[in-house]
This record gives sequence, structure tokens and C-alpha cells, in this order.
Amino acid sequence: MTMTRVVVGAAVVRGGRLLAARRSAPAELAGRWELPGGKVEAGETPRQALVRELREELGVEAEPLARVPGEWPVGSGLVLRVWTARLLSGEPTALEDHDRLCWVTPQEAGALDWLDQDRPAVDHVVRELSG
Ligand SMILES: Nc1nc2c([nH]c(=O)n2[C@H]2C[C@H](O)[C@@H](COP(=O)(O)OP(=O)(O)OP(=O)(O)O)O2)c(=O)[nH]1
Repeated sequence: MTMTRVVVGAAVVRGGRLLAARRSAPAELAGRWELPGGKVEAGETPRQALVRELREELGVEAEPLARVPGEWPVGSGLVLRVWTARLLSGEPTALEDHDRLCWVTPQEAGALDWLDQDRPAVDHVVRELSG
């Protein structure tokens, strides 16, 4: 039986801007922008995974808000699901997996080199921010 594993991505929004993270590894993804997050571990809900990943990767406490409709294959049995999220405490710092973080306006978000599979979710969030 083939199991699909969920990767959670967080569209963290603050003051009308979206938090974008630039991957530092692996080599084939390094330099592209993504939503912070990672794989859901056994026994976790996706929302719990999202809270854990933001704590580990960015050093912040955050709260998932709404699921962005849809899911996107990421390859090798992984599927990306995205939630909007807000910061509860802390200032995001690139602790692992990323070498740059940026709070982008909707216009700037459109111009970033996102991982292809992130683009639909980013477009959705950008539309909400713009509207
Ligand atoms: N974190 C994250 N990963 C994404 C996004 N879009 C996307 O295609 N991916 C891919 C890249 C990776 O192949 C996979 C997630 O892997 P990861 O390395 O971030 O997961 P993880 O933090 O749980 O790391 P690990 O335990 O496997 O070391 O999903 C995204 O927006 N955020």
C-alpha cells in the first residue's frame, strides 16, 4: 500500500505581508522560496505539525488559522497542504532549512521564485491580502 505523507506549509501573515522563506537545502531546491513548514510526523495532526515546524525552523509560537483550499503533489509520495497562520510570539529567525526570510507585500510575492508547487497557495493568499 502506498502512503501519501502530508507536508504542511504555513502562510504566516502580518500587517498585510506574507512571510517567505528561502531554502538552503537540498541543492535542487536551494535558492527557491517556500512557505515554512515540513512533514507531518506520526501521531501528529497537520496543525500540530505546523506549530512544531514553525517553532523549530523559525523560533516562534504561531497559531494556524484557515486551510487554503487544495493540495499539491510535491513528489515522492508527498502532498503539500497549506494553512494561513499568525504569530503569537517571537520574531522569525532562519534557524534551520532557510538562509533568508522576508515579509513580502502581495506585489513582491508575485515576483519571487517560489517552488512551483507553492505557487497556487501563495496566489490564493496574495489575492486575499490584496482584496
Ligand atoms: N517545508 C516546505 N516544504 C515544501 C514546500 N513546498 C514543497 O514542495 N516542499 C517540499 C520540499 C521537501 O521535499 C518537502 C518537505 O521537506 P522538509 O525538509 O521541509 O521537511 P522536514 O522539515 O520535515 O524535514 P525532514 O524531517 O525530512 O528533515 O516538501 C513548502 O512550502 N514548505
